[in-house]
Amino acid sequence: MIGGGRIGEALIAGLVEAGFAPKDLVVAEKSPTRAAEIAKEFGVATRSIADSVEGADVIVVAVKPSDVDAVVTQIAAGEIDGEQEQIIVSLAAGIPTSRFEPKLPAGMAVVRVMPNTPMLVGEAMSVMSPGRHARPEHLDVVRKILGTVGKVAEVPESQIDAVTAVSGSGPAYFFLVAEAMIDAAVGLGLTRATATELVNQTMTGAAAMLDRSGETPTELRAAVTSPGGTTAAAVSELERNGLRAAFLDALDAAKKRSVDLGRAHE
Ligand SMILES: NC(=O)C1=CN([C@@H]2O[C@H](COP(=O)(O)OP(=O)(O)OC[C@H]3O[C@@H](n4cnc5c(N)ncnc54)[C@H](O)[C@@H]3O)[C@@H](O)[C@H]2O)C=CC1
Ligand SMILES: O=C(O)[C@@H]1CCC=N1
Repeated sequence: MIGGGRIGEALIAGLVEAGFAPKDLVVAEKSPTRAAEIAKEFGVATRSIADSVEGADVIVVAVKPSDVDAVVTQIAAGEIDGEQEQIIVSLAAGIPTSRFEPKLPAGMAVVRVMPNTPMLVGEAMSVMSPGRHARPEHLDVVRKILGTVGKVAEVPESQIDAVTAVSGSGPAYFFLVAEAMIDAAVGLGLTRATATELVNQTMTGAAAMLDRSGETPTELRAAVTSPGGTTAAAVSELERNGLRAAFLDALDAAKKRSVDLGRAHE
């Protein structure tokens, strides 16, 4: 694992929680303080990039998009070998697999993945796209690893910027809605503690219904909305204030930003 920041930590935490042996995980993290925190928390070894990549089955790149090029150069300078079937998994938003491939040994498999932070609790939505040398058996390995920390889907790389806007950034939209509901509840006179408890459990319960009821969001919403009732009054205000348009614009902006991140760091 190269980069032990928020998403790197989430994957390590998820893998350890899922029963991966810490001795099979090695982290290369630039910040010594951060490296020490990760080593202490999860009992994993921390090494330089060169030492981490040698003999690794899977090399996960979990640094910011702007740091990817420097990291790939360091990986390429290490003891890696396309014939060992080592797999590079990039979690970096926006960076295409074609930016990795020319710098690596010929034929080395690169898989681009967009995960999300619910990985921390084993509920990730991870979406993978194969680079030009990634074969089904490489994808099976990546699917197996990511499958220990949540659900895994596959799309062609042409769709992964859209995926980034939906499931990669998606948890933040959800938390923002929770924050907004809590603030509104405080505005109605509830204490912040009560408001937070009510909103958190409402979100948790609603998410469980999405997961388990087999019904669509539209059906579930209809079941809460009594004719002429309170929900209809609230939903009509959300629509009047442009909730749908806001999401259209927001996801479009996230997708464009993902494309731009790839271009900005060329
Ligand atoms: N945070 C999220 O929800 C998601 C993030 N991502 C992607 O994951 C990547 C990492 O994001 P975050 O974890 O949020 O960022 P972060 O800034 O928390 O973590 C990046 C880590 O990489 C380390 N680093 C930088 N250069 C390094 C180098 N040369 N060698 C070793 N370590 C190095 C930094 O010290 C830092 O700890 C980004 O590319 C982002 O697009 C993808 C999906 C979701
Ligand atoms: O905000 C970002 O750029 C990253 C990618 C998806 C979620 N976090």
